[in-house]
Amino acid sequence: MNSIYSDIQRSILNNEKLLAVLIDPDKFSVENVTSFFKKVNQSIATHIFIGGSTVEDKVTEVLVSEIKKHTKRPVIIFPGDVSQITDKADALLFLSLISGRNPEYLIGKHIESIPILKNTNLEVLPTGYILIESGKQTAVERVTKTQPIDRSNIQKITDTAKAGEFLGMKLMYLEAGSGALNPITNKIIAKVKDEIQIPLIVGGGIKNIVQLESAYNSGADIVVIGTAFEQCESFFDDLKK
Ligand SMILES: CC(C)=CCC/C(C)=C/CC/C(C)=C/CC/C(C)=C/COP(=O)(O)OP(=O)(O)O
Ligand SMILES: O=P(O)(O)OC[C@@H](O)CO
Ligand SMILES: [Mg+2]
Repeated sequence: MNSIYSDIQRSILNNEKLLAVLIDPDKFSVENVTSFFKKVNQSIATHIFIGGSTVEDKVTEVLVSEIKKHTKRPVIIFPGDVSQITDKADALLFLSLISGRNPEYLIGKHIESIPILKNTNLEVLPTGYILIESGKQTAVERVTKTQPIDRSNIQKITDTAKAGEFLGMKLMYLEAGSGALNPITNKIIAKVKDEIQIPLIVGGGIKNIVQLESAYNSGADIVVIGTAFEQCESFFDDLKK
């Protein structure tokens, strides 16, 4: 069953925009789950993403188990590494970092993950992951030892997204980096949206409703927000259902 992916497709057909709350296990403690998810459940958030560039073993599994007790939103692993895979979640973004040229993050981690994945029921979501330069070096750049694509090189960004779609990827993620100074521009979102048919995820540096709406209006189907909720949970008050 591919229920999470088909739900995403259905939402897009119905013109419904999706919002993923990113939980970074590095920065989120299990004790905080109850109160945080009370706010999530009252908000327009539709999905939970969980992951980080540098997460210790087992931390993700413990946190996902606790989160599953407190929300019906699908929990999707957004892995920086194979060690973050846990079958306590519902799905896995099977990311390939197609803006970079590090074979480990293009195909290596994927092969390494197969013995684990074969023993889970996770819905696997093949996702092109495109890092775009946004004002400062990101954790993803540091960990993967790759360069992001220059934000002014829109042709290269759109060609990269299209190549990912032709390779069969089912989702495309434009990433400015967690805590980015500048979110992905409207122009980049609109051009990529124009080029591809698969659902478009946009994240990094989105901190308020104006930026959220503007990403949606430019063509983002799923927006990911992490840092803004970590820094100020009252942001959920602006996003009540
Ligand atoms: C397919 C499998 C098993 C693994 C994929 C491995 C790949 C290609 C990962 C892409 C590169 C990567 C390191 C992604 C991590 C993305 C992520 C969850 C970022 C969240 O933010 P952080 O980078 O932790 O930001 P902070 O510095 O703010 O903590
Ligand atoms: O933490 P923020 O800046 O919201 O970024 C979300 C996500 O796109 C990072 O991988
Ligand atoms: Mg992190």
